[in-house]
Amino acid sequence: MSTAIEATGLVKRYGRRGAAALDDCSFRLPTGRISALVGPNGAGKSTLLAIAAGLMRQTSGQLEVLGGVPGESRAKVAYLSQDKPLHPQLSIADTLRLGAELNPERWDGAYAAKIVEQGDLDPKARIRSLSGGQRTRVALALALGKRPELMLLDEPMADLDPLARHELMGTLMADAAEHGTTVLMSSHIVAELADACDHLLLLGDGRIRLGGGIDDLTRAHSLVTGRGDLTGHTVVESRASGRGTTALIRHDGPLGGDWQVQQPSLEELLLAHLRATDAPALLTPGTTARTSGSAVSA
Ligand SMILES: Nc1ncnc2c1ncn2[C@@H]1O[C@H](COP(=O)(O)OP(=O)(O)OP(=O)(O)O)[C@@H](O)[C@H]1O
Repeated sequence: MSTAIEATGLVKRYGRRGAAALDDCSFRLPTGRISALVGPNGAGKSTLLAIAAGLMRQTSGQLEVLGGVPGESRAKVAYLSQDKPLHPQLSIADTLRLGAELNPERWDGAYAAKIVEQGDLDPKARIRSLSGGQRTRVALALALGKRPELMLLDEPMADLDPLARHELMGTLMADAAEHGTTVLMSSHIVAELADACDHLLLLGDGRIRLGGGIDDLTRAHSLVTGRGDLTGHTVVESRASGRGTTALIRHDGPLGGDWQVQQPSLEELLLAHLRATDAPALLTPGTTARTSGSAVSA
């Protein structure tokens, strides 16, 4: 399977003495995945997306996007930043016309217009008169109208109402399924991610903590409740409960003792890893970066 994004030892510091916003990140995101980029506030998600979009350079390490340096394939990449910058003076129709002019080879005007129409927006309305959620819809119409191969979305749904979120996520997923678009999308809304995404990148303190297919990652963990010795297994998080101990583990061989075992949900997996900040990282096969020097350097 080909690679959409590959990071090798990626480091980003803001300022000479700043702490690392990204600290030795190495991972591979295969093409065609809809990947959730998750992590606590300040984990480095926006920084990673901005570097991948070619808007910021890393301090050291390598990042390859669609087989080249970030920014090289800008025509095939759509990036939606958290603040979704649009020209306030322009009308929606003018904004979409600008999208057509900036993307002459790829622009799908009918598709962009349909996304706007679904939000009952008047194409003549000026951007400055729109609500935050309505602006998000126009920004997503611009991004999707470009028919990108890779979408980098920084909390795209944060200010949408539940219906609009559901509808636009559906549009995004259908588009990705039909065209094989790769999506890397940051969000704090786990329910939204569980429905839409098939892949996960969990960042904590600038480091990759989990990477891989969501099914593979949940299958690699067990939520166990009971009594017994967990020595020899990787215990991500453990706490006393009414029935002994409840722990999220990665088991290595059979469990000794009396345990009830179940596969964790995505939410249980994420919450445990977010709380247990020093749990060992896990990248599933296919999502580890190549260690050879073939990645494109910064
Ligand atoms: N322009 C900047 N100058 C200095 N430090 C910055 C800058 N942008 C981000 N940082 C720092 O880099 C770290 C990572 O920030 P980033 O915005 O990438 O995190 P995030 O995971 O997107 O957070 P959130 O979930 O709150 O959006 C934080 O410690 C932040 O303070």
